[in-house]
Amino acid sequence: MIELKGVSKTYDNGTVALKDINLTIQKGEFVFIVGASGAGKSTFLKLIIREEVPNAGEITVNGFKLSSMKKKNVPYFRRTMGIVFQDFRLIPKMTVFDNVAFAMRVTGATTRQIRKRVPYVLSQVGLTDKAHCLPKELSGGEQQRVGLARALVNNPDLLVADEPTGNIDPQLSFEIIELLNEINRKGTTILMVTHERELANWFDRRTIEIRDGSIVSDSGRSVSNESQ
Ligand SMILES: Nc1ncnc2c1ncn2[C@@H]1O[C@H](COP(=O)(O)OP(=O)(O)OP(=O)(O)O)[C@@H](O)[C@H]1O
Repeated sequence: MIELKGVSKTYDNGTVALKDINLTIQKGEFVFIVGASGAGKSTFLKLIIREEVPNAGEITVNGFKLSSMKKKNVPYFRRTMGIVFQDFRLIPKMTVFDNVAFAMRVTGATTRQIRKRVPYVLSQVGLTDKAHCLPKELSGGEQQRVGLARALVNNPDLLVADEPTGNIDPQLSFEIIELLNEINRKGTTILMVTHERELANWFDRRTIEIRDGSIVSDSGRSVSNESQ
């Protein structure tokens, strides 16, 4: 489902964010990406959703070869996945309900389908009471859960989440991961960045640690870059 071969990313200002990453993630896996601030975690996710392009190497996601993908095809590619952004990216003038409904509308869903599905997904993330609020009327954690609901509403094969528990208290973080676990059990592949290593340890899932732009361990096993 996701394959990276010899992937490196250096930003225009010369910052080396990722170095020679080699990795395969199979359909149905639940993978935590951990590492310190600035290690390269968000860059890794941005390459996978093709928000950034690598300077070297090849990335394949959901059967799409990203290096040869034309810009105009990027929105179609993105519809194969649900994305939770670190900075939420909600539409300020739309209510919670409409922010989530919008993600369904762009795929051609009918009003009837939207009226059925959106309340269900909002209840899954505990936001039933906030459906008619605007994003600015919500706390950071609530906005984050709207982002999660929007990412889940189309039942994606792959969910990519950058710190979906970053602004949420520990109890709710736990519940969010329980929810992701349930979604994963139904077959969705999940790739989640977190700086909370304890969460990853507690849920005992594949955990990839990035340090200074390199993968240093994969589920506790250290990875030597020379042997990759
Ligand atoms: N657009 C950019 N231009 C230049 N440098 C960048 C850009 N985005 C990130 N970087 C740099 O690349 C490195 C990796 O950043 P990245 O955001 O991937 O780290 P991270 O592990 O996600 O950190 P955090 O946990 O703080 O979000 C950092 O040194 C960062 O300053």
